[in-house]
Amino acid sequence: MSYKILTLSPGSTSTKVAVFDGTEALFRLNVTHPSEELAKYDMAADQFEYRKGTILSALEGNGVRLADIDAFSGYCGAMGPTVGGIFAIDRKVCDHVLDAGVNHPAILGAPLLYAFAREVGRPAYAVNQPDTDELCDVARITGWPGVYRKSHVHCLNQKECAIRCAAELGMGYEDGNFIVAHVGGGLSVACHERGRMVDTNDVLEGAGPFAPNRCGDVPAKPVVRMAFAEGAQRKQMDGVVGKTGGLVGLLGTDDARKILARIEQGDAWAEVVYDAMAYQVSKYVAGFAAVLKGKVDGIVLTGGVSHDPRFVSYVTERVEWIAPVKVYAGDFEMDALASGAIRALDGEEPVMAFTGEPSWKGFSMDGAIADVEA
Ligand SMILES: Nc1ncnc2c1ncn2[C@@H]1O[C@H](COP(=O)(O)OP(=O)(O)O)[C@@H](O)[C@H]1O
Ligand SMILES: CCCC(=O)OP(=O)(O)O
Repeated sequence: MSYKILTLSPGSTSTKVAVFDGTEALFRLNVTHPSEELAKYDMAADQFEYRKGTILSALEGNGVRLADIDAFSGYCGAMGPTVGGIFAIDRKVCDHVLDAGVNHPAILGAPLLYAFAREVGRPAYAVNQPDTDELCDVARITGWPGVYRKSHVHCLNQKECAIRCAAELGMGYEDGNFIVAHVGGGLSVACHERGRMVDTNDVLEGAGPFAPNRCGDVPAKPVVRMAFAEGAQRKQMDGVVGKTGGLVGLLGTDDARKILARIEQGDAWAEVVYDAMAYQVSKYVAGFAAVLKGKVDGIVLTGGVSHDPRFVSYVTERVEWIAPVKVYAGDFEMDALASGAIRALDGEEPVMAFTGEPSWKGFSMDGAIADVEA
């Protein structure tokens, strides 16, 4: 039987929505939200009605009724560390994500899908959610006692692209090592070792290369000084970490296409900033090659910015000595979500109940320092 699946990923700059009939997309939309529009909302949670309207317009515009949908499947942020796989979205998931203190639109994935699913009495699923945690122990340690690295990553697209790269190279995902850079509004570089994402930058907490709308790694001391300066505001500083840093802060937009147009017109500042993002991605990719002891089967560039030949060439020139570089521009989240829902409906993959219990709660060995955030 062929199911109709609605898939959803609320990103920082866009809402991706698609409806599938089996694995064939009936339509796919990537609605870009102007940053001036999103700036009207203080908190990501406040965008619920706005994003819901976007999705309902997409359905109406494509002649699909909610009642036609057999299952809802989405990218659901703020669930906390869990194993990978499929979770049923219920009230507990929604309460948890809205209460998690995360200010990213991905927190709306579960509440939006749950609202739609309840309206028509169908199931909703969270597939390979972005807090999926497969980190190895050494990747978690920082030099700041009590601060640990966490896994917030474009898990769904990261894994889907690594699986596609493995297939292109004639091997299984679990049989190879891959480094994937997803460069969208946020930016994750992850190290996939034989089917597990053993290391990644944390895309929400200010780590890794800077992104179109995030600051990434920064030297700690200037930030401490700023945080204690007169008039410093937590909200403004949090914003630079997750929303207004990176290209937005440096160039006033997170739209790489607009920046490329400025570079074309001779804007030298735009050029050095944009190239710096590619430079930092290259450094992360090469760093993960060391983690994998040089045994890298493939490097993948994906996400919206990987449509840009300038970005792709810059990174490729610096990392292709490590392994072949494959470019899967855009993302494959929608296909991965639809396939996950179909596996769930057919009983081919178990659907887990979300307990709210984190799969990583800190180190338990003698002398280990507790996580300040636990
Ligand atoms: N053809 C393109 N060339 C260059 N950049 C692009 C292109 N298409 C999209 N982008 C850039 O990709 C980024 C958004 O990527 P996307 O993966 O859609 O992000 P998100 O899911 O975080 O909203 C933006 O900076 C956008 O300008
Ligand atoms: C892991 C959180 C998802 C995320 O950062 O997505 P965007 O890059 O679309 O903002």
